[in-house]
Amino acid sequence: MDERKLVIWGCGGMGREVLDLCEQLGREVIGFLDDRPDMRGQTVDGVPVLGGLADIVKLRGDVKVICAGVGSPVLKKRFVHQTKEHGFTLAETLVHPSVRLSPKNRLGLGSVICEGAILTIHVRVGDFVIVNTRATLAHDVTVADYATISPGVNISGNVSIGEGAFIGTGSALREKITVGAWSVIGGGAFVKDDVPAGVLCAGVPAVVKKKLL
Ligand SMILES: CC(=O)SCCNC(=O)CCNC(=O)[C@H](O)C(C)(C)COP(=O)(O)OP(=O)(O)OC[C@H]1O[C@@H](n2cnc3c(N)ncnc32)[C@H](O)[C@@H]1OP(=O)(O)O
Repeated sequence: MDERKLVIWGCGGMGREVLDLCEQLGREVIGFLDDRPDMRGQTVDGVPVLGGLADIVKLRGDVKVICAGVGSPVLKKRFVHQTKEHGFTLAETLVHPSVRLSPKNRLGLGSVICEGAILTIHVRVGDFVIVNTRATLAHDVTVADYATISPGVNISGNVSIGEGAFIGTGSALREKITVGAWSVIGGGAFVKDDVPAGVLCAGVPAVVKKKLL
């Protein structure tokens, strides 16, 4: 296995949790990436903020880049684009040791599966997805690229989550529904019907609150 050192895009709460995950996996993280000039040179949880990719071009062959260090699907996509543009290597998917992975499941590239997540069978997770702590993905769930599944979300069987969708903390999704691309599900929602692309949907039962795109 390629055990190259890692850098993490984003040094906020999610980035720091991903750092902790890397440490639990025995992987060395040599820095955070953050474009904000005021962050460069700071230390976060004992790890330096290196600046943007342009500041670490000398390390291009030596490190792999984690783009799922932020919860925002839009930011994740931007970081992936920048990482490829600068010729850096993307990190593989990181799975917390507590997570049992059935060989019947498929995981893409560059995703993060956090502590206590449950993925049952025939679950397909795309690239640069976050499955946060204690989220449950039941049989035949599909999660497309860049989606973020927040802590404690329960996704029932045969649900399809579109690209870049953000599923808010503690929400529950009924079986066989589809959440459209780049939609947001508010925290605590119960989603019983299909959600179109590019909307905010919230409440119990969840209803469309506004268009986002
Ligand atoms: C480890 C970690 O910390 S991971 C972080 C996980 N974080 C989350 O899951 C955050 C979830 N966030 C939310 O639920 C937020 O409320 C958001 C993102 C949906 C708010 O989005 P915004 O675009 O700011 O929505 P806004 O505040 O304009 O609300 C629009 C409408 O939706 C309603 N609404 C917003 N969120 C919710 C919600 N969770 N439940 C019910 N209604 C909601 C508002 O009351 C408002 O209703 P109205 O038009 O009838 O007055």
